[in-house]
Amino acid sequence: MLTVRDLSRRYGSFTAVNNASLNIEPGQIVGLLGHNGAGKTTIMKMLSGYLEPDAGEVTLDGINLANNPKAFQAKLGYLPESLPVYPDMLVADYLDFAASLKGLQGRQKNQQIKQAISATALETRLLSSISSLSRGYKQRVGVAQALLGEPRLLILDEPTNGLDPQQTQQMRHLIKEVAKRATVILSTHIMQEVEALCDRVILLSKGEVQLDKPLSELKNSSQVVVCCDAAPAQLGFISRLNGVQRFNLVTREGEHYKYHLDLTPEAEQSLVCAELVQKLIHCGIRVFEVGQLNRDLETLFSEYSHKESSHAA
Ligand SMILES: Nc1ncnc2c1ncn2[C@@H]1O[C@H](COP(=O)(O)OP(=O)(O)OP(=O)(O)O)[C@@H](O)[C@H]1O
Repeated sequence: MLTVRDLSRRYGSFTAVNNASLNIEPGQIVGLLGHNGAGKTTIMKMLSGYLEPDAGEVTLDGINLANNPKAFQAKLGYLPESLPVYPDMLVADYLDFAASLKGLQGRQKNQQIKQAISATALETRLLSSISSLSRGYKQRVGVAQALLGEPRLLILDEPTNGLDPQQTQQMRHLIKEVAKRATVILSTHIMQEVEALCDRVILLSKGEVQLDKPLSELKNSSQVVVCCDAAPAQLGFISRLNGVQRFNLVTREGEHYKYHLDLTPEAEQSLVCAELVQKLIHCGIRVFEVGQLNRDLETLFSEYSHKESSHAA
């Protein structure tokens, strides 16, 4: 279990992360999302002990990062945003070095290195220097070193960055495997990645946690779409229906008026739809479509971003 309490970090007078708190259970894959500069990398660096917070506390399975960094980092795998920095080293030597840094020795060390090589399919590049590798292979080396020591917490800063579609699939499969025994936090800008991998989504904005929800809940829209042949002036009764917060006309094509209804959090969507249809028909209005509004993640995030900028204005 990872517990983060009131984590903050400033660069000079600029606050990059402000009072971030979260609890993450083992086995969860958590997507850390946000615009460029939202604070994702800063948070990940603090969670991995590479950057000291100005305030706040991080514990993993009860081990406090500030009080016991060695024990904490022994349980951690971290793929930083920038890739391994030892360009002249051979891949095999680099992994051996990284395993020693994690305190692995003897047979256990060899076994861990073998497992990491096999998980990231690096067998054919072991005797290549890191500088000669393609971006995708460098990324695999970064992931391989993160896997050493069977981490309880794996932090991956944009793990599929630079990978081709096949490697991306392999990486996603690998992350799911690791999550069977560890907590995984990954940052990404790719919404398909979130859909394919994450159980939970944390959206950062200007260094603050803006949203923290299970993906299923996030996608479970509390909006209804209705298309009928009535203009807004005829539909005043909709906003008085139980469970409806507001409704907006979104498009009109001829006699097809399309509306979105925002429901209250406790509203039962099917009951609202049933009452709505009954009322519309009772008023002699023709109904072309009624149902849940399905939005993809891209749309959801642009909506949240829009909310952010309208709050800021
Ligand atoms: N070393 C630093 N000195 C000063 N400002 C910094 C430093 N590192 C990051 N920042 C600033 O802190 C903010 C958060 O940066 P961070 O790299 O954490 O964002 P991010 O969400 O990871 O962005 P991206 O998606 O572009 O990688 C940005 O405004 C950035 O310019």
